[in-house]
Amino acid sequence: MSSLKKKLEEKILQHRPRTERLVKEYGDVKVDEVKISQVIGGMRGIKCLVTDISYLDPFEGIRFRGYTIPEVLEKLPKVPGAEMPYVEGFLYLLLTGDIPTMQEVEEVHKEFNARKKVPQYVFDILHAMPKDSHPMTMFATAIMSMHLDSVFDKEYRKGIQKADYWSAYYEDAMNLLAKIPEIAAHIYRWKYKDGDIIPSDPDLDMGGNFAHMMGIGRPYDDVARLYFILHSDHESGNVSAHTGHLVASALSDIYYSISAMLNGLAGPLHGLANEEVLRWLQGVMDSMGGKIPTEEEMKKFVWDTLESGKVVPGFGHAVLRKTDPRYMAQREFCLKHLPDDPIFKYVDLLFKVVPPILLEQGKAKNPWPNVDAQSGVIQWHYGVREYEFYTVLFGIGRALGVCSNIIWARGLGYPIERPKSVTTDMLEEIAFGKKS
Ligand SMILES: CC(=O)SCCNC(=O)CCNC(=O)[C@H](O)C(C)(C)COP(=O)(O)OP(=O)(O)OC[C@H]1O[C@@H](n2cnc3c(N)ncnc32)[C@H](O)[C@@H]1OP(=O)(O)O
Ligand SMILES: O=C([O-])CC(=O)C(=O)O
Repeated sequence: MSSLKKKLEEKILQHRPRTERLVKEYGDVKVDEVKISQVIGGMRGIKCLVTDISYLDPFEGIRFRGYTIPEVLEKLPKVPGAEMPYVEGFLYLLLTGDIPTMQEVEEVHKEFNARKKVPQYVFDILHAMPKDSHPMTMFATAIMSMHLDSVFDKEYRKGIQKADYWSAYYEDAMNLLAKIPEIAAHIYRWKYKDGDIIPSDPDLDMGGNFAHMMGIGRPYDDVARLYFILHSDHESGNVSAHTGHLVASALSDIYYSISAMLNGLAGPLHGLANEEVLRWLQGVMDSMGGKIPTEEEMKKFVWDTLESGKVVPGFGHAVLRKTDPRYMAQREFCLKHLPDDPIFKYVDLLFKVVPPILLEQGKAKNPWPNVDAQSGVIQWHYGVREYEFYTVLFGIGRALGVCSNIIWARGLGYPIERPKSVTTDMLEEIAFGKKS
């Protein structure tokens, strides 16, 4: 057993009595009340999920295992010669709650190397798809196809005990995470670079190897590390994390679950917003003939978008009530590495112009930018201008968090998810006693 898996087993066994005690001794204690507006309104704010991997405070933003983004970037072992930490070390933190030593990071790297060969059938499936398929369709399809090799599926058929499910999910998750950077880079080079595929380099870390397979030089390796870490997890209620959790709760294996979560991430109100931001900016730039608009001109574009019934992509949030710290982390990167990039200037202008307009319009509960407003500009700067691809990058990161959550959910024996629905008649009766 790898040292990561051993540590995880210890942590899961230590944690189980806490969960069991809460259910057995305190199962009837109320956590929340549910209002009609929440039943109809996307369950917003209802506390009905549990995870220890990350927590989202509306005003502070995300903490991973209790650490803020600056703390994570500072405390995790760094790749020699780079600014950013190892993604492998970050996964160790998500899974165990502990900051790994350099040796523990190297062991995760070795574990990934041993698992990273992508089966040929995955590439065959990708090559058989229409080349103009959206990269998210390709990515989700490639991942789902690997159900064929699921360890959990085989163990389940053999009659594995419930207490050991997590171990088979761990095997599948590590097999998947080791492969997805190559699958994603393959989709990129196949679709957009005439199929000129760059083979993986086993000496490089996950972020470095991804940059290498994308064919982009430094500091794109650090961009990849930062990007995967920032996008990994956002507590459990967001569409992708919740979908992954829900699907896995039926004991669908990691391949089905991650493919499903990617399908949720591919929606324009969720992960696809990063693609939408660049598409929208492109429209603004085209109509300005490439020149940076004045503040007044930008305001007009924003109002035109709102008046045409569309949302301003990259702004607003279901939980956050201030600027997303993931936005700020990427903004700092931009200020350091690409302060003069014309698209960064556009994004910066939007930061100034959009929140007061959304406040004036008075609909959005949060007028501030989210992670998606700032991520595309960095990709664009380093040459990844095919903005359809951006959500795939988000998906690699999100897979780290969702896999970690699913392994823990099986470790703690969470049951199949099945909330209750009611009819409109029933709600009316609860509200004002009307009988149909
Ligand atoms: C990684 C991520 O998923 S981060 C989010 C990425 N998505 C985007 O950036 C898309 C733009 N933003 C939005 O559509 C929303 O803010 C969401 C989907 C993120 C959150 O949705 P909600 O929790 O329902 O937001 P909220 O309660 O503030 O919505 C109230 C109203 O404001 C509108 N609103 C919210 N944000 C925006 C926005 N950026 N532009 C215009 N209108 C907005 C909503 O559409 C809604 O309008 P309606 O009453 O006519 O339906
Ligand atoms: O938390 C949310 O609802 C959306 C989001 O920012 C994410 O999933 O990263």
